[in-house]
This record gives sequence, structure tokens and C-alpha cells, in this order.
Amino acid sequence: MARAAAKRLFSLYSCKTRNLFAVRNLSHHFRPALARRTAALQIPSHVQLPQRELIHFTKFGVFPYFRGHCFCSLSENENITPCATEIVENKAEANDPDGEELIFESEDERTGLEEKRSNFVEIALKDPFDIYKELKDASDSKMQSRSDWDTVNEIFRCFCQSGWASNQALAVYIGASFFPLAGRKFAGFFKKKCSNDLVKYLVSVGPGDQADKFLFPIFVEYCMEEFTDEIKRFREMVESADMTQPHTWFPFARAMKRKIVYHCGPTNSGKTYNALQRFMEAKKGVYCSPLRLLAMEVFDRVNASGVYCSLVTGQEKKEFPFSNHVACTVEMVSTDELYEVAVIDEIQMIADPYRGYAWTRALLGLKADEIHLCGDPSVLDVIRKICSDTGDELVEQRYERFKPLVVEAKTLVGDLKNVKSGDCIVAFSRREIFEVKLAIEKYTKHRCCVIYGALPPETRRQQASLFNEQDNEYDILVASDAVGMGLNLNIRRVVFYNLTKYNGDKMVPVPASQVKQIAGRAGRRGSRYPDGLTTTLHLDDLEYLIECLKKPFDVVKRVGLYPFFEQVELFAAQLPDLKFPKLLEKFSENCRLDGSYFLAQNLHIRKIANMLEKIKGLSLEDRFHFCFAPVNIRDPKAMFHLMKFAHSYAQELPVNIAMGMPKSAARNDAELLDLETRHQVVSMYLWLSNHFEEEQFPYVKKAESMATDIAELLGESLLRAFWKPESRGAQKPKPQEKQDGNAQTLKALEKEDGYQRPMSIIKLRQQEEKSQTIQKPEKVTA
Ligand SMILES: Nc1ncnc2c1ncn2[C@@H]1O[C@H](COP(=O)(O)OP(=O)(O)OP(=O)(O)O)[C@@H](O)[C@H]1O
Repeated sequence: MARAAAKRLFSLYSCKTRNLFAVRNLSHHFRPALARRTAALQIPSHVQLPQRELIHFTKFGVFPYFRGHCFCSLSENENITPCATEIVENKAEANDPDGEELIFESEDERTGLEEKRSNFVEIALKDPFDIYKELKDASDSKMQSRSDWDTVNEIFRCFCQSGWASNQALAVYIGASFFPLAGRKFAGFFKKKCSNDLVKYLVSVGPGDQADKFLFPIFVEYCMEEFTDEIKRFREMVESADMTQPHTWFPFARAMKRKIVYHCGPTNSGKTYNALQRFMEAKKGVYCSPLRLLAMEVFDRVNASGVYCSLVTGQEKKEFPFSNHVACTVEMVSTDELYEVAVIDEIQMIADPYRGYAWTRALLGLKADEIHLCGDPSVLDVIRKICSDTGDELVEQRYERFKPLVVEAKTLVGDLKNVKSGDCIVAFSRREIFEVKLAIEKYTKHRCCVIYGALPPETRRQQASLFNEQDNEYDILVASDAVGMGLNLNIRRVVFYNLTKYNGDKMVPVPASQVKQIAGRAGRRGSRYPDGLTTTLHLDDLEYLIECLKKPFDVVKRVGLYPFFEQVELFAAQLPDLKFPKLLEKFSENCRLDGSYFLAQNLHIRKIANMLEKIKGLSLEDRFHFCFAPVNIRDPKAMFHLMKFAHSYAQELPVNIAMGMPKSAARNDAELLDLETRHQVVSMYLWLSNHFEEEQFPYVKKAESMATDIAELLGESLLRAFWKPESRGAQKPKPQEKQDGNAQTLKALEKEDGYQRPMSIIKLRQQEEKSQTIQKPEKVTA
């Protein structure tokens, strides 16, 4: 009866938009306890502790805690105040139309428990606060039987190890690392003071979930009295890592009435063209690019059209006198300047796990009357949501491709001899790119230009213009996914050499959005090939290509966010003894985000932070900024130079490039790799000179000229490249070997009459999966 009454106390609502849980119909019995707890804790609303599923409602203790994204808070008059306006009834409510009853466990569980607890209803339903008070006031407990005592010990052992309780405890600011100790102290206190009835009740329940749920609210009462300092410290730490309202970080932008225009459509549909028209018309404008290369293209294009424009990237600043326009990389955009028009290109990259935060910062922080976003529709929903938070007006403009992309069903039937002038062969590793180039140049009359990510933008541009020009023999382009963005290319047909790539761990199919972006490079309005074609080398991959092209864009729900240095500094003040890498780790663990954001992946940053630990004399701010230097963390030579730069900087010595300049173009792949690394080192030097005190980087001019020379040498080397590729350091496994030990290597497939890639990896995977499912019954029979 009492239990039924207790259960009638609550019902859950969830907010469709924010997964919000709110409490209603609180009984008079429980309301004061609830109010007391929430008020004492001052639990803020709209919070999410990352990767944690937090507290729901404890069985009898009514804790207004949260799950998923948010939880509710109490207003001063003790009514439950939902944290969002749009409250929609959830499943629990549907089960319980009157909002009268909340089912906590299955019918069977409940019946079992009812029986088990029939003798202990009083204890089970008692306010945990009262139980705690009784324990506190009690004299030491009486002797219990050996077996009861063993059970109680086991119950507390389970409680202290309970992931559920540890997670729930976060909501009352008991950190995961402190929880086991707090649990043990609580166990000691409880066992010392508990009454016979309590012991009997616990023994009847036994170790496990039910006991944990019974003990937890009492544990909270205990902690709130015993560990006020620890709770305060943890709360302050969590609050200093609060990233729940990033739009409030930019009060000036919030004070403006901004108009956001979303140019939404596939590649090659004229989005950027239209946005740039507005940019050039404006009195003052900024263009934010995902790549240095694209910023350079826009810089050249806009200046060529008679509008003075400056260029700002991490590595260079080319300021045109009297220019009111600037083309920059998105990370470099100023949120202090006032602009009439801003363009943020490739806005879908706002969801990029590593760099997305830079787009978020630009979108939230730009002080521009008009902001033009260009990109595919995948992030449209989340942009709508962000605009509603910021109060900006959003205008959506839809685009279609000028001419549809046509899939060639014939494919190259596995033979690179079938390439034609104007083809771009796309492969997803450097090794494959050079293998393809080698094969094409060996078996056909065509010559190849090459574009991949490790090449400097200058070299990529040089290769692109060589390919675009008609009066030379370089009529084939072999490229990585780097071709998907930023270059104006006259591509007739995009041919996918394969459709899998290494993700740092294993070979995976290339995501559909990336396939679309790359395939979309074929055919360009106003170019030699206005109609675009795409196909695969291998017939087996065609199906996947068509599937990707047909697939609608995935809807992205969250965008990247990363703290500013000031936030990390504030957080560091709470944990003064922690080393920087540990600090970053702690921040990631404890930061709170609203449901529209995720914390950017910071593996790269943490790896550099770890290496910097060996260097003494760097301030926290220096360490933070060094971590963003553009370096390939898998290239030990480049990492070595970064450490050297940091070391000199910490010693307050002039930072020297300390690297020789190669005399000639590369004669083999090892030399080509070396040139790539050298360019990276010089580029890093330039980046550091732009981000740290200039006086400490006196060799900027030298670095600039080295960068130009190395880029030229790289270009020359690529034209001569007629060798087998080598690996850089610990390389990825060869795709075929990784997927199928029996598969022939690429080399073995070089046939006398042409060059064939081994069988499609996607096909191989499907075959493997099929054979596994066929084999399964055999295993069962065996
Ligand atoms: N109105 C126009 N007049 C002349 N040329 C145009 C026009 N619109 C677009 N173009 C040209 O068409 C090509 C594709 O346009 P644009 O780069 O703007 O497309 P996009 O949708 O932004 O594609 P992507 O996402 O690949 O950059 C460009 O070469 C551009 O100069």
C-alpha cells in the first residue's frame, strides 16, 4: 500500500528536443527532502557530463537527477521547474496515462521483491535522510551473526565497486576517483551504527542492484555532511570545465543582429561562387577556408577581380595596403574585427572530430552583419538549433548541381590501361598513389600529376595547373582525398582506385559523404569538361559507389568544441599540481557540454603535450599553443624538430631552423619523403613565428625562402617520380594483407598486358562475411 503510494508520487516527462527529464507530482513526503538536497547542491540545469549516463530516480529516495543530456532543477518555491519549454510526454508517460505511476522494474522483479521485502516495508520506504539521521544518532551496533555480517560486507564491497553508484555520485559532485574511498568510509560508518532491522533488511535484499539503490541515497546524505570540502572542490572543478553555453562566450557577437545565409547543396552547384559575390560586394569581408590552399585560391581570385584582399593563414600573412577584405584559414579568423560579410566555407566540417571546433568558433564568434555558410545539408539541423540559441536570423538557400553526375557502369574493368585523358584516379594512400602513377606511366602513353595531403599547397597548385593546362602530356591526375576540396580542376572523370581507407586502426569503407565530395569534382561549370563522370577501377566497387552517391546526407546532431586557453587556465587553477597532459585529460573527463556539441578529439594535442613534458621553462600558455602546431605526430623527424623549437623557445634563445636545404630534386621515394618532412618543419617554424613572440623567431625570411624552394623541388621530384613508394616510419598495413592473408599483393598483380588492382576489398569483406555466416552452422554442428 505504502509502496504503491510511493510509486504514485512521480512521473517522468522527457523533452523531445533536449532529452530532458522533469519530475512532477512529488508527494508531500518527499518534496522537502528533494528540495533540501537540490538546494544544498545548487545543481545547475542543462548539463551533461560527457559519456556518462547519470542519475535517474532512485527507488525511494527521489533524486532529481539526470540522464542523457539534462536534468531538472527546483525553483525556490520547491516546484519542479523544467529546463526547457517544450515538454513532451515520453514513453514512461505513455505507459502511465494519468502520470500516476512509474514502473521501476519488471513485473517479475517486483513481485519477487515485494515478497522479499514484505517484512521490511517500513525500512524500505523510510526517507533516506531519516535513516541517515538515525544512524548518526545511534550508539554502536550490536553483534550480528557471522553469516549476516558476511552478507553485509559483501553488499558494501559490491556498492563500492558499483559503476552505477559511481556514476550517480557524479551528480552530487563526488568524483569517480573519490567514490571508492567515500564508499569505504560510508561502509565503516554504516556497519558501526546500523540497527538489527537494517541489517536484516539488507541481508534479505542481498548484494547487488537493489541494495545499491537502497544505500545510495543514505550514502549521499553521509557524503554531504562528511565530505563537504571534497564535494566543493570537485564542484568547482566541474564548473570551471563548464562548456554548456558556448554562444555566451562571444557577447559582442550576441549583441549584434546577424543574418546567417546557409548556401546548402552538393559540390559543384555554385554555393561558394554566390557567397563570394556577396563577399566582394561588401565594404569589408572575411572568407574562412578549410585549407591554406583554398584561402590562397580565393586570395588570388578576389585580387584578380580588382578587390584588394589580404591573406592570413597559420604560416603566412600577406597584407595588401588598403585592403578591406581578407581570405584566411578558419582557425585564423579574427573574432575581434567587425565585418559586413563573412563567408565560412565547407561548413559541414563543423562536425569534424578534430578541427570542427574552429568552425564552431567562427560561427558563434564572428562579428559580421551577414554570415554566408557554404556546405552540404548534413549540418543544417544543428545550424538551425545553434541559430535559435544565438538569436540570429537564418536564411536557407538550396542548390542543385549544375549538371548531374553520371556514373559509368563499364568501369575500368580492373585495368589501368583503360584510363583516358582528363581522368582523376583517386586512391587513399600515398603508397597506392605512386603505384598507380608508376603503372600508368609504364603501361600507357599518359603522364600523371600527383596531389596528396602531405604536399605543400604550392606544390599541389603547381600540379593542378599542370593537369589543367592542355599543351602538355600531363593529362591524368592521381590523387588522394585531398582532391575533394579547394582546387579548381578540369576533371572529366573521377575513377576510384578503391573505396576503402585506413582509419588509423584498420581498413574501412570510405564514408559516403566523402565519396560524394570527391566524385563531385568531375565536371565543372565553365571548364573543358562541364559534364561530370565517375566510376571505379574495379567492377566490384561500382555497387558501393552508386550506393554512396544515392545515399542522402547523414544528419549531424553535434558539432565540435574546444576550450580556449583561458578556460584551461581556469581549470588548471583548481588542480595546481597536475602536469599539463594530465590536466587536458582531466578536462576532457570533467567538462560539461550541451547536447549540440562534442569535445574535439585531442589525441594529437595530448601527444604533443606529453612530449613537451620533457621541456622545462614553458608556461602553461606556451604549452597549450605549442600543442596546436601543424605537425604530423607520426613523423618522428618532424616531432624532433618541434621539440627542438620548443626547447630553444623555453630557454629564451633565438629559435633556429637548424636544418639543411637539399640541393636537388628527389631521386627516390626516401628522398621525396625527406623533402616532405623538411617542408613540414619549415612550415611549422613559420606557424610558430606567427603564434609566439616574433623576436624569438628571427629566421622567418630564411624559412619562407626554404619553403618555396622545397615546394619547387617537390614539384620537380613528382614529375620525375618513377619509383616504387616507401613507407614513412611505422606504416599502415597493406590493405590486402590486412584484410585477407591469402590475397595477392599489388605487385603480384602486375600483369604483362596491363596493371590490375587486386580484388575489391569491399567485395572481399562481403565474401568473408558471407562465408562466416555460412560457416557458423558448421561450427554449431561440430
Ligand atoms: N553564376 C555563375 N557564373 C559563372 N560561373 C559559375 C557560377 N556559379 C558557379 N560558377 C562556377 O562553377 C564552379 C562551381 O562553383 P562553386 O565552386 O561555387 O560550387 P560549390 O557548390 O561551392 O562547389 P564546391 O563545394 O565543390 O566548392 C566554379 O568554377 C564556379 O566558378
